[in-house]
Amino acid sequence: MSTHLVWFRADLRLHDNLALAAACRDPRAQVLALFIATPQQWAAHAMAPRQAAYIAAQLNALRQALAEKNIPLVFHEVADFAASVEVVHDVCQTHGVTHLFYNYQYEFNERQRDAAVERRLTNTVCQGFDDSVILAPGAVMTGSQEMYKVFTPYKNAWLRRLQAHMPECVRAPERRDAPTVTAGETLNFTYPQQPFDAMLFPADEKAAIAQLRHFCQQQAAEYEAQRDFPAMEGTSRLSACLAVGVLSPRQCLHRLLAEQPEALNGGAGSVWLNELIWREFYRHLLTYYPALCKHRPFIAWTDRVRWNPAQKAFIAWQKGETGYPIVDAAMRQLNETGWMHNRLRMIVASFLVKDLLINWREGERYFMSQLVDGCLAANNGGWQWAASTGTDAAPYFRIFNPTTQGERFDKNGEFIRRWLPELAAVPEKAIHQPWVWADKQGRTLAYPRPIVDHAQARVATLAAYEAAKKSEA
Ligand SMILES: Cc1cc2nc3c(=O)[nH]c(=O)nc-3n(C[C@H](O)[C@H](O)[C@H](O)COP(=O)(O)OP(=O)(O)OC[C@H]3O[C@@H](n4cnc5c(N)ncnc54)[C@H](O)[C@@H]3O)c2cc1C
Repeated sequence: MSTHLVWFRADLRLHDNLALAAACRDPRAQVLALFIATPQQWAAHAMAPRQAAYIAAQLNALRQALAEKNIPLVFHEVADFAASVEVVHDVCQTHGVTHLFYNYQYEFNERQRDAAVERRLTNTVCQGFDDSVILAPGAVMTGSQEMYKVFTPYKNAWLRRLQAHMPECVRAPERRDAPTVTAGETLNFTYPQQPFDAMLFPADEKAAIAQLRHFCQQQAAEYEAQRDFPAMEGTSRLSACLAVGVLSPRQCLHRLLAEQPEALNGGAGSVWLNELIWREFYRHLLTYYPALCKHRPFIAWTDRVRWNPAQKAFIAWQKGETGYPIVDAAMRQLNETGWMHNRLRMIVASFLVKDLLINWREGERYFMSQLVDGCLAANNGGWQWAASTGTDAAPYFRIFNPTTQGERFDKNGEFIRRWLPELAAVPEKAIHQPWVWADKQGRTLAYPRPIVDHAQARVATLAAYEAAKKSEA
């Protein structure tokens, strides 16, 4: 009899899980599941304690759901990836595993680990799947078989490819004809954990599917009009589910097309589809350019920018005490919930890099340490976009003005007031420059003055980037 082992990593779900479905295809096979926590590895990547708590919750829900299918989940905790290779080997030996099934992860260390596992398992057939993307890396290439470096042509090619090869979702496995499995005690790992808000991030697969359905039915058509305004609930808030694999992007695609059939033709819902394609773009890039995983910039000369080592300013940014209300409200949202609206991610990233001239890698790491949806590809892509070091990034001379960004995207200061109670007394029209108002009134505020003058910072940043660019010649 064959014994199939499904190694779960960032794919904590039953539905549309390619590795799980393949492992369960033969009804006679015995099926086991495995999850390995690697706290030391997670710490090296500054994984947020909120994300660790999210993974723990999803893992327990998955274990219960697997038990209902009579699939036992084996859990181990080891320090790092090197040790996890040995665990997989030992589990295969102990249980006489004939076939190992897993879904690919595209980050450099993860790929090295998987290659090591495949080398180590000489008596086990190993099969990997492109599960965390709609189209596999390598499926969307230029005519000369290169990875696209610019998003729009990539997107057009991606859509053409999708229409020619629409991937279907696979079903959750049937209950297996095997001894009854009980889920057992709650699993946990030693990594620090911080509670996440289950109202904001679906606590299990069922809740995630319900949230996806609700968004696609009720909100996707309005997404284009609402997505840039952080005071509105205009986006799906599914990023944490997608990051740890409680939902697959194929489920998102098919639910969107079921509710908004014109999304593929540029109609209602197409802007949301665009975001799913950005997600794929960054994942494909990471696979094609593994140096991105080592935080190398895409544009080499930007590595010569002389960054400001200012620790005080960096801490003020982290705490949301820069004196720029939109930046501070955003950072407090991040610190308190583990999530930040996309428009605000762009604003605070631009502020850190282009107003404070602090190395984008510091911001990238800080985001990872806080985000419940932290994901290397999207986070690195977002930071390199904002810092103008990435492929198809904002040009280096494009510098957001944090005051006018606030005025445009949080006109009445509704979002700012939600996160900065110390500005409660400031009238609506003054909310984006509270100190200008306070000085005129002869008042003091329990809120910092701007830590940097935007106009001066802009000039200094342009000079720093231009000096780096010139030194290339
Ligand atoms: C500096 C910076 C850092 C970021 N870090 C992360 C990160 O660590 N993890 C993460 O998932 N996203 C990251 N993003 C992308 C984006 O901000 C979030 O995906 C989005 O805000 C999540 O909210 P949502 O689920 O409501 O998104 P929606 O607007 O509903 O979008 C749907 C899904 O598409 C994907 N998506 C949306 N926008 C992007 C994008 N620009 N790039 C890649 N994928 C996208 C996400 O999976 C998201 O859940 C970052 C963006 C910036 C500018």
